[in-house]
Amino acid sequence: MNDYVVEAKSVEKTLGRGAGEVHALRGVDLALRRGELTLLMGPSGSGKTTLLLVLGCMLTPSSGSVTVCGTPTADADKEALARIRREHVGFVFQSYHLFPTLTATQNVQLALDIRGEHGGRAAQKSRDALAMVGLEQKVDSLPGGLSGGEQQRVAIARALVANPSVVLADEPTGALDGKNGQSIMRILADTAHERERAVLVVTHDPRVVPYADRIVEIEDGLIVQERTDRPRMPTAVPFRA
Ligand SMILES: Nc1ncnc2c1ncn2[C@@H]1O[C@H](COP(=O)(O)OP(=O)(O)OP(=O)(O)O)[C@@H](O)[C@H]1O
Repeated sequence: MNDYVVEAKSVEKTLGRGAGEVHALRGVDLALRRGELTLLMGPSGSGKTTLLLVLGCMLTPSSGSVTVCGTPTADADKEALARIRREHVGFVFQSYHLFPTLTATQNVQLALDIRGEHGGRAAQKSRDALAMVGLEQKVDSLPGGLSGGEQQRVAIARALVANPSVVLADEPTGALDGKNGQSIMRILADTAHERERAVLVVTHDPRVVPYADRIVEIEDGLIVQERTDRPRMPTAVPFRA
């Protein structure tokens, strides 16, 4: 038994067909550990999103293997992959992906609905998840009444409410100003360190580097560097609204 929540070995992924075929990943080895926030950085088109989607079982590798919480995904059919995602993976995207006509609580609760959890207990869990990201005053707000940073916190609450072992975030600060971006990174770092999850953040944003335990750099579908040295994390970024 190791500490790895997600382990990718020799992963290759080809996208597109014929003249448009692209070797987006060309033999990637990467393991994500519990309690660690990993940043995945690299130039545009280097394969970051593709790798995140492969690690989260949204895309199947063309070759190589991905193991999630000890379960190899190679022989999993669509349904089995969906089950692995439901049981183990939380996703956060740059554009939040919230439903505009649902309240913050209802948006979070969707993540429980798809897992068969309904009713008052699910609503309470959703409000608790929103409180965890400092949004206890906004549980009944619609996305349109929330700032970008608050909407991203709703998206994080939705990713965390079902207690996933791994959180995969694609440019989660990309649409936010510096202060909101920092409070999002603080929440993701707490998710790794205090709630003992494996967290992977894809980013271009050098301001998030201080939150990382590990920085992995990808270029042209290959991991070219891994670093664990980092400057000190900024202190006292307000967690609550
Ligand atoms: N559906 C697709 N069909 C064909 N090629 C694709 C497809 N999706 C992505 N690609 C190509 O695969 C390569 C990797 O794309 P990917 O989105 O993973 O890069 P990225 O590092 O996340 O880029 P960015 O930082 O711009 O978001 C790029 O060359 C991209 O053009």
